[in-house]
Amino acid sequence: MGGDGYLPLFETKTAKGRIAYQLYAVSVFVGICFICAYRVSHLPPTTTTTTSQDGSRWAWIGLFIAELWFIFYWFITQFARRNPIYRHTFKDSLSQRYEKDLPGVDVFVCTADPTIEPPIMVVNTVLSVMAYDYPPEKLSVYLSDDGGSELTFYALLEASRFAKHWLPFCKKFNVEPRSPAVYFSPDQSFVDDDDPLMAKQWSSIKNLYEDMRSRIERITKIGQISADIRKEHKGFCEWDLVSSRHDHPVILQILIDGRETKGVEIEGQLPTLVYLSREKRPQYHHHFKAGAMNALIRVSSKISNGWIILTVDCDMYSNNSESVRDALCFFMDEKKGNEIAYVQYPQWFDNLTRNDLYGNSFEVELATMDANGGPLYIGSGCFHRRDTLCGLKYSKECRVEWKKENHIKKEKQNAIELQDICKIFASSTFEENTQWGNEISSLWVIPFAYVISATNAYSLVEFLYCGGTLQGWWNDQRMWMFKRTTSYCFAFFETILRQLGFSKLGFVVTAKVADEEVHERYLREVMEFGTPSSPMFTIFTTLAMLNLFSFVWGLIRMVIDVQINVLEALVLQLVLCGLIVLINLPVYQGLFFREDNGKMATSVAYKSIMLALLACSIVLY
Ligand SMILES: O=c1ccn([C@@H]2O[C@H](COP(=O)(O)OP(=O)(O)O[C@H]3O[C@H](CO)[C@@H](O)[C@H](O)[C@H]3O)[C@@H](O)[C@H]2O)c(=O)[nH]1
Ligand SMILES: [Mn+2]
Repeated sequence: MGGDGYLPLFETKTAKGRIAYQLYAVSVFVGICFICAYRVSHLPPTTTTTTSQDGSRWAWIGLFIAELWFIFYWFITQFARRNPIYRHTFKDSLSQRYEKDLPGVDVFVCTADPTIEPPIMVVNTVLSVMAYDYPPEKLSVYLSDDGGSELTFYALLEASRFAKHWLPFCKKFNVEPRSPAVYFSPDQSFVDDDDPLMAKQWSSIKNLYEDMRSRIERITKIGQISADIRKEHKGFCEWDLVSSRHDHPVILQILIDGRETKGVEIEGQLPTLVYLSREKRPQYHHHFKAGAMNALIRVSSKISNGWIILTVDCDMYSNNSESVRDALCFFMDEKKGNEIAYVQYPQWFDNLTRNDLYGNSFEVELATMDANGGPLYIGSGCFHRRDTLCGLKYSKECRVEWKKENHIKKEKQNAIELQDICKIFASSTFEENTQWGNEISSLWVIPFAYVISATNAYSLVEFLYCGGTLQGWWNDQRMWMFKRTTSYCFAFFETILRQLGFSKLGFVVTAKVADEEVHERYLREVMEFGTPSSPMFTIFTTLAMLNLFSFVWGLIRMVIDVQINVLEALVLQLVLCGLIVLINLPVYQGLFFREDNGKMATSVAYKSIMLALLACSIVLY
């Protein structure tokens, strides 16, 4: 406690064992110094007599470079290891001081595709945040559906009904975690057998959940909503105007109006629950999750205008019903609150393998970044102050006046009127001529364009000046490309291997006799591929195929996804890719359109097509 009687809402503790870590770091540093001293003082001398000694000198330098790289990396990582800190909140103090004046909190859950993000998973996430230990009239949950799917809408409708049972159950028995799928999963048993009342309710709620789950899963599997179900909610009519997920008007449905549920049919109140699928039009770029967030910020500002915004990916349920209160301890701390724009929770993964195959844990890094100004914004599980998202600039004097700003929205309009009013905020044109548009993938394009055009123009002029033709220059470029990606590359490694003594110089004599046919093709300027004698053919053919696939894929995306801004972003890549395809025309001819003996061998054709397809599928999946 300070002299002014101020009791903080959170405290900061440095990690234990810091001295031990510092000692360890110093010892490694001393070791590094010795390594450097050894490498410099024992460098093998230059000599003109034997090549093998020269080789060892180069190997020595190579090793030293690798070690320097490690040292550099080690220094950098010290910033993410050296000084972790941990925060502890005082939720009781928060309650005592502010329970009646807690601010509004808006939760945004994002989903984008009912096939790869199953609606049952999405609604479990939604239910876990609806069930927060927080006054329901101050909590609003928004589901943004970029998939524009009525299957997801149907699942949310089911969840809104199930919430009437789930939320009171959670609160009455203080259950954790509040994602029903996890709570009822077979490998966890949360039921308290000593409490017969709970055991009874547990089974009845579990049955309700299982029923809901099987309905949602069945309908997701069928892939469409039957006429009977459509009659259950007028919201389904919105899909009459949907032509595809890339082309539809705003769909906005307030499924639960938190202002109205008081005392109706259930114990206690429910938070507001909103379904939003922002407008999508092929001509306008939607900016993926970021675009969805912007639409949500605007729409929610009219409906609930929560002072705090939590964003959650649809596959990340909340595993602690008190996280809102924890976050508020930071924002509402009277002294330090104004220094905090967002509170990022770490992400925990449920189904990690015993040895964490994919390295999903970054516990220490986040805590150290916190000590160095704050952790990165990871995306999911982050609480933001709305005003900082809307452009508020930090200043020391600027105290948090959340009480003043924290008027819980009491719009006069009813839910239906609000739905109509808010649609404009989720339209595809709302952000037109704003910074999104001006920023575009910028002036930095100039150096790239300059270097590409200047070097090519120079080589063309040089070529013509030496008596060449335009076509000759073009052919020359092709040969340069083949050489750079194959023979020069081989030569580079060959030289290194030879220096290290792993390879001996060889010489392949080129055939000097050419048959009539070959000669005739040569005169017609038709390239000779013939029998494959070197992996060189496979390499440049694979590259040619890879470019062809990418080019075709880019074109298809442009046609299907016709979005002017996407087009802008893709245009440069497409031009470059197209040029490479153009320069490779003789390769495609040799692969697919020639019958003579000089065409590309079938084995090379198969190999390179397979390799290119493999590369594409690795990138895509
Ligand atoms: O057009 C889109 C595309 C994606 N999403 C949603 O965005 C979220 C994140 O997408 P995902 O494909 O799951 O991204 P990941 O790479 O798995 O997630 C990382 O990147 C996300 C975006 O920055 C962060 O939110 C996460 O915390 C971080 O783990 C999901 O809920 C999607 O439904 C949309 O709403 N609209
Ligand atoms: Mn994800």
